[in-house]
Amino acid sequence: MSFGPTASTVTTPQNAWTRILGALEMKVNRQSFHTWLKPTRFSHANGRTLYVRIPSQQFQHIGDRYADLIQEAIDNLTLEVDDVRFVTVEDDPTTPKTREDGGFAPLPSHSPNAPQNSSSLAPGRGGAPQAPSAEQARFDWNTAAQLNQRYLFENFVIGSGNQFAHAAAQAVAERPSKAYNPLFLYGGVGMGKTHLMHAIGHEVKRRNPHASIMYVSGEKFTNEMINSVRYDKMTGFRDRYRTVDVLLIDDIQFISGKERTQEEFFHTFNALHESMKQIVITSDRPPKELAELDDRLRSRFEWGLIVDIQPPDLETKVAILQKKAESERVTLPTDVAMFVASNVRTNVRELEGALIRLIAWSSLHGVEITLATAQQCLKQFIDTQTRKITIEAIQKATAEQFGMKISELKQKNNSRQIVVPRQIAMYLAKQMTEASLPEIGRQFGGKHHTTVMHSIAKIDEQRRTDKALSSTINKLMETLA
Ligand SMILES: Nc1ncnc2c1ncn2[C@@H]1O[C@H](COP(=O)(O)OP(=O)(O)OP(=O)(O)O)[C@@H](O)[C@H]1O
Repeated sequence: MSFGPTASTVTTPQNAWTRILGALEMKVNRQSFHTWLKPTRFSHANGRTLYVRIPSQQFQHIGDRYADLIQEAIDNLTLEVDDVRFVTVEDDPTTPKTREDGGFAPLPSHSPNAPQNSSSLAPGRGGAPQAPSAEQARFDWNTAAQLNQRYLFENFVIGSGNQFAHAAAQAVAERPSKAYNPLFLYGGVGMGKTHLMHAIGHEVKRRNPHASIMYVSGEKFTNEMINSVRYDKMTGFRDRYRTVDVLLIDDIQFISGKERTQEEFFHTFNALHESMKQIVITSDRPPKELAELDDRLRSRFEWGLIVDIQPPDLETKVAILQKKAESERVTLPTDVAMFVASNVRTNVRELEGALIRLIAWSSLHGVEITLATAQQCLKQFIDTQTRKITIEAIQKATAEQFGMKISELKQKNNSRQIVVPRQIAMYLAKQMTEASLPEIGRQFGGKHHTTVMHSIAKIDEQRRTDKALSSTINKLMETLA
């Protein structure tokens, strides 16, 4: 089908998107283009609707954000395109999803459990989403290994809370079914369980390209089983699950309380274990706390190794942010990373959310990522989830750290033992509270705002080169966060 007006400018759907991207590149600032638009790929066309693959749900907003520019490009290039829709790898019917189809999804996806939807340049014009075709239904039916390309061991930051889980995952990936079988990873929301699980799949595949890996959530396993029972397809279901080399089953807690699913999983587990195939399981709780789990399954989960993942400490959070920023090809200054890490205290997914927001914000406004932009952009985000850090709390923590009285921080004493802690406390007050410079000055015994500014600049400069100072500041931030 031609997407262009005349034979001399025949445009295939694929190069229609390439041409639109080319036009956008001229209009959008470089960082935004590289962050948001370049990673997109043409997927398929349906009539005059282009479907464009995006790496993750976080890219959905580009449909809105660049709607006018995309429309302008379509008009200028006189393309016969009515609508552009953005789909993630999970929603894209062209994604190879079965082992037979080639296994892995070609583009990264943020969350394998992300809600399924697509965003459209012209939501009204494209019509309601179409019912899945027989072909698509077949794909859904055959869902097998779908590994997020970003969830690799090398992208996983090791910290005290996850190092054991990481080591166990690596051992399993290096010696499937010989190290720990099953490997049972558990921990809170967004702690990296799925990431480690996918990393095992990638690593096994890297070492043995013929290995068949299947990743499935407890929910999907349940749904597939229900459908198999309903349509009398249990033989196919069993064949599919019992012939893999590595079964990665995420969020197993979903099957607790579901008798028939547990029964089926019990037999799947036995069949795989007996044939020396590796099973990796994740859960939000350890087996003994899965109240409605069949005892037979619980005891099998305990055959191998059960490891928990604890929330990351401040340093790990900073390292995660820097790694994520690096993969987005964005420079994240250390003070900004510290600010985000010490203020976003929930889970790593939230941390990533804050970073993506920051990157989007800076590219949208065409400004650099600095502490000031981070404070402005993440204000609402942070306010809703953190308790307020006060200057008094900062003074108390700093005084304790340096073994001095709080009142000394406010005195007119310019000895080095007092000046340095005071400057650090002022610096923290600027970073961790919303107090203005005059307000900070007032709370430190009536210092002029230019003195405060000078102190902050000095610490900011020194902590880049002085490791001991930097570690003291990190420690204080951690105490306060
Ligand atoms: N140590 C880490 N290093 C790098 N990225 C991490 C780390 N821990 C978590 N993440 C990232 O945080 C996000 C959430 O992680 P993941 O989906 O693996 O969490 P989860 O424990 O499976 O959560 P849930 O129980 O909600 O499914 C992912 O993007 C993952 O890459």
